[in-house]
Amino acid sequence: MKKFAILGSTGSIGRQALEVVEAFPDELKVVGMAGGKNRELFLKQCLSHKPMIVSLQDKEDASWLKAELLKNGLKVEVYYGTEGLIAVATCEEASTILTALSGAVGLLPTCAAIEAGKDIALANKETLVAAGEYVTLLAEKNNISLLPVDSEHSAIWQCLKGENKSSVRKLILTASGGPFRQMDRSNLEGVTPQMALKHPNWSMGAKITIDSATLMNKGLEVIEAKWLFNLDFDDIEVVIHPQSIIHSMVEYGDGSFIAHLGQPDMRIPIQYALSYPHRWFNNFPKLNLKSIMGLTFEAPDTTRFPSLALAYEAGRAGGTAPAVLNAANEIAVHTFLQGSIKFLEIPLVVQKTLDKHRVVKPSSLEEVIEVDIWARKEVTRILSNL
Ligand SMILES: NC(=O)C1=CN([C@@H]2O[C@H](COP(=O)(O)OP(=O)(O)OC[C@H]3O[C@@H](n4cnc5c(N)ncnc54)[C@H](OP(=O)(O)O)[C@@H]3O)[C@@H](O)[C@H]2O)C=CC1
Ligand SMILES: CC(=O)[C@@H](O)[C@H](O)COP(=O)(O)O
Ligand SMILES: [Mn+2]
Repeated sequence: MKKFAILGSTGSIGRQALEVVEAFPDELKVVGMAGGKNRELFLKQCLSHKPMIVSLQDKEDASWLKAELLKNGLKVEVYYGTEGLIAVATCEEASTILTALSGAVGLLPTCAAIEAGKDIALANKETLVAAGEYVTLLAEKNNISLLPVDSEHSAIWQCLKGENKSSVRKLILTASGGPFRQMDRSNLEGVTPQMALKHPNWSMGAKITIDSATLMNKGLEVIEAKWLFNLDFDDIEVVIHPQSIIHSMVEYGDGSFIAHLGQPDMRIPIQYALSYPHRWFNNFPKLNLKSIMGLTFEAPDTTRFPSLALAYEAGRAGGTAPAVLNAANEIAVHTFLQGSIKFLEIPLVVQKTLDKHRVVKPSSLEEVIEVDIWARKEVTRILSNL
């Protein structure tokens, strides 16, 4: 039985991971769980999965949770805040940590988990964007595996299986194109958070859904792929595939393309990361090939969606640039969701923040965190002057 912990159990990935556990009660056991502010759902999850160690974001919620768990006869170690995330990420009983927090808040607990020798089932792409070089070196040093959960990276991981890296010509990440794929620039001016939250194929948390609409999600995924598969940016391409049936592809030097197909259902890559190297039969809805009307592809338009180009630029600049890109984007997306800026202002303020930054090669994790804090302050200043 695999014993693992989830950081972000109340989110979209976290909830789907618990469904996978419920489908495989003899193979999987959640021993640790961390949630944010949704304490009611977190309590329900604790009562049904009975983890040994848990954490919530705030102290008051943690005290409430402890009392509720005791009322229900459960003795659980309860923590809160960053220390709580780290306590869950390093808990002795877990061999693997599923990182399903949204944003760079995942960086410290992920590094702590790696240092504690845990394998990482990685959904939290922002961690690799902000500190890809540091995290991959740390993983190598501690001899742990980074198991991709993001659907494109899980697909590529599977398409690379048994192949020689020297045979690879290119990784091809597919992107749905988001809800505004066919909208012209003048109409993009007026799109609302409500419109941007309607992803055509996936039901996900708010932040990643907005990133899909701007194509920043694909940009973050290009950087994530660079670190997971150790390839140059020139060898990582993005193609728009509106059906989200092909989750990504690998192009080999001999002209063969190996693609991964499946229903757009995150339980599949979550399960694979947890079952690897095995494949378990499940009863999740399967792809019905006969119902697919067609698989189409087009080039991304970086004039209407400049975030993708910004991410390539920051990735190629290297050093602290991707951490700045990510932090500025997190704040910009949050501000857009509050209704305080326009959709097209998201890439604009990210660009302005990057322009203000002098890229350095970070020598420590602390330096990456300092840059992340700087970028959040800088983009907030830029936003207040819009
Ligand atoms: N959703 C998807 O289908 C996919 C997601 N991903 C990636 O997976 C990650 C998670 O995405 P998703 O599940 O959609 O995000 P959600 O917003 O749905 O969930 C985020 C989770 O993190 C918790 N959280 C947020 N901030 C904190 C904090 N400061 N302290 C403790 N907990 C916190 C939230 O808690 P609470 O809700 O209780 O406040 C919630 O459990 C992201 O990096 C995303 O890019 C990748 C591929 C697909
Ligand atoms: C499910 C998943 O992995 C998401 O990252 C998804 O790919 C988002 O869709 P886009 O292709 O629209 O960014
Ligand atoms: Mn993805």
